[in-house]
Amino acid sequence: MPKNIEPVYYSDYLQLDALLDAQQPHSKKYGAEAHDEMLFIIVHQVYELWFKQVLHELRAIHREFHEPKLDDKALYLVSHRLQRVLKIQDLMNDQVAIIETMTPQEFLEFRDYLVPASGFQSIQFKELEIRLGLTRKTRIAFDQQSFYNRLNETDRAYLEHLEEQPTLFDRVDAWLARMPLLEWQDFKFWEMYQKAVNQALDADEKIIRDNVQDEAQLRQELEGIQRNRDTFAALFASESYELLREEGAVRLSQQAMLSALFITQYREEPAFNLAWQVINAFAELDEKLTIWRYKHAMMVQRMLGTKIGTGGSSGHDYLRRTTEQNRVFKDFFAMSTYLLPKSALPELPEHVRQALSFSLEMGQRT
Ligand code: HEM
Ligand SMILES: N[C@@H](CC(=O)c1ccccc1NC=O)C(=O)O
Repeated sequence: MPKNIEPVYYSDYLQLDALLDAQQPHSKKYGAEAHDEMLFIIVHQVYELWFKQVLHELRAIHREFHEPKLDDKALYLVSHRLQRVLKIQDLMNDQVAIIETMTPQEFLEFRDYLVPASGFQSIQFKELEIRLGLTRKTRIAFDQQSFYNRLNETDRAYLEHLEEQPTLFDRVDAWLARMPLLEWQDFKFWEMYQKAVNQALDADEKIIRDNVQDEAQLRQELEGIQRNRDTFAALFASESYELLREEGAVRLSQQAMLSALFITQYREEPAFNLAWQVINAFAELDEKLTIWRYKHAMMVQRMLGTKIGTGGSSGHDYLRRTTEQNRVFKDFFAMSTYLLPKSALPELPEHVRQALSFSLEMGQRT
């Protein structure tokens, strides 16, 4: 790193003149300044700064996933950066409580001056959604067009261009799908797993048959087992899996789902540790974003009741629905459907176990 030759002054370095001159309450232009508008502006600005940092991390992660191969060093960096994003999300979620110190009545003192602006026009938030993998198809109906109609030309063009690029979801799917150890010499993970699933379900069925006396209850419980068998069967049969995908029940490709499952079931194998952490971090990211949506929606209900939003949506009702629909990594949650307890899992064949293990102390594969 070259040495700096000029002395640096705190406020110049941080450009505080620009930053601290950027809070201009609109209520002041129309008469008496509404006291709480300052808080409203600052809270939004802080969010936008954190969005900027999160995007900075996600763009870097995106670039790593773009590489044809992701080695352990790159995977470590991805995991490390995702951990930072998760911490920022915690802060963003806690910060909702600060805007909630403003009462609905205090908000109404300046709300009319905001029309027709709204969070729909937060380009950074929309970039975050799009970059992660929210598509027009997966958004809730109102949002497919709506927020685009409220943007200026430049912003709309920017987001539309972004929508055409591969998303983080696409890249994660491709990374998982190309996982080499899913099939290793004569070993095929899905054959082994399918056998274990059938054994587990047979054992469940036996317990039911041996213990349930009542005819109606027996029939009901056996139907439950059959439903589980069907769910699992879809995982192993390409055609049924594709049907699930078309219905929108799953989004990950079959190969990616199987890899994610393999990694999750055997995450203590050294070669899988980092990959599992990355999968888990994406699930957490999705969960924390959903929590933010929910907290924001609750706060909006408190502020507005059933009033429509300045951006033209139904307000609270629209925002509540985004918590269910606008999810990106939901498959990592749905994957739990297919999990078996450790005790029901077979030992991996020796040559596969060896391929997955390495020892720091020995400096070589064990
Ligand atoms: C008094 C406080 C707030 C109220 C009453 C409020 C209300 C709303 C409403 C009603 C919408 C739906 C769009 C519309 O029809 O207007 C919305 C969207 C949004 N708001 Fe807020 N909001 C508040 C604070 C915040 C804060 C502090 C942020 C932080 C950046 C934020 C970010 C967003 C975003 C990103 C959206 C778009 C969400 C999506 O499309 O899924 N809002 N807000
Ligand atoms: N949509 C809100 C207004 C609002 O919250 C807002 C207005 C301008 C800039 C940012 C906003 N914050 C988030 O939606 C409302 O309907 O009251």
